[in-house]
Amino acid sequence: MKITDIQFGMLRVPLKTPFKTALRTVSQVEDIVVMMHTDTGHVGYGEAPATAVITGDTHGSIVDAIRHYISPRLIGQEVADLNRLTGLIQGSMEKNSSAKAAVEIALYDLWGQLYNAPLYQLLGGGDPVITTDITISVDYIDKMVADSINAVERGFESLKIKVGKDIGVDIERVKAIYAAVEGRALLRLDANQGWTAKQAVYALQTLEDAGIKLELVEQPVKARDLAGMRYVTERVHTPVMADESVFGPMEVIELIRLRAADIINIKLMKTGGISNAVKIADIAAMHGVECMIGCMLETSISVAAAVHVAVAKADVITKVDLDGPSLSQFNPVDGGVLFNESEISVTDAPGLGIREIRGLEPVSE
Ligand SMILES: C[C@H](N)C(=O)N[C@H](CCC(=O)O)C(=O)O
Ligand SMILES: [Mg+2]
Repeated sequence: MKITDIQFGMLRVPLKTPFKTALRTVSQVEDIVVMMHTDTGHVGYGEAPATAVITGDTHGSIVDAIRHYISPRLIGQEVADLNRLTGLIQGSMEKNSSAKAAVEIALYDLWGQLYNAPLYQLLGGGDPVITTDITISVDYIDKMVADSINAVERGFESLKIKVGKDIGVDIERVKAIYAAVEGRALLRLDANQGWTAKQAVYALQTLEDAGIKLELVEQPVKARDLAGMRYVTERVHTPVMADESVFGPMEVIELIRLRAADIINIKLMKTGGISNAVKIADIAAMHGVECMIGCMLETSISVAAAVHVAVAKADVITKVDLDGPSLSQFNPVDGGVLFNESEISVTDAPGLGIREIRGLEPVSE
């Protein structure tokens, strides 16, 4: 099975409610879809969102990186040479992690199709069902409480509460949500870099002193502030998770060496795809560090790839934040992974199992 062409589409899916974090507000998923064609007629699918505020990727940069740097290295290559090809993708240029991720996901999809096996089995197998949390956007307190109750009624047992705006209001947000859902859902906080280290310690100690038990706090301080991450980790009982601070395996090694966080959030759009995600999971497992697998605003194309990784690496990926499809108004994918609110299951279809993507728009030349 040889790669013959890589084509693009634009996929737009409105969200059920605007997605609001300390970094941005978005009302629809707007992602580049990659279709990797082969001489056997098989097609592999991948996807990349333009999360410029986190990865630096834009729609234009994703298409340009794939078209001019990644694709020329892959055309004519055998899918069976997976490890060599992921090396070519990762070595094609600096950064551009979302572009690399989209291409790697399509390549792994084909690799599964080549061996007629679902991707998770080729990655090591595992229990085919996982459970995700759902994100509660940062907003007025009443709205966040209503959204949290609604999520619990939909069956979500873990809520990822976005904070990182005003420290005083953030504390009130968490107190109000905790009071509304106590005993029915665990709370994870994600400040998306919005606090200083001292603010984070103040907020978390205030919540701890009030008897509020949090599952974890994600990226309390600026991505590059590893000293700040460590400062917070050393001073609070709540486990601290690194998200924007870690993209690839080298950053994970440094974070673990510095003991700057307790948990690592692996996202394919930061790692540049599946090969580095697996490496990070293995490094973390060797050090006894737990991981979450997360997503950006992605549909069930690239989230499916993350699900397969989560299933195969469940020994170390103990937490799941793959709620892109649950936040979206509809699923544009036919086939693939099954998303049923908090419950996600892989099927035994080869690769990612995607049969068709509806509503793809052309990407301009
Ligand atoms: C969608 C997911 N639950 C999530 O919250 N991801 C964010 C970043 C996503 C974005 O801004 O597109 C995160 O974990 O920081
Ligand atoms: Mg995060």
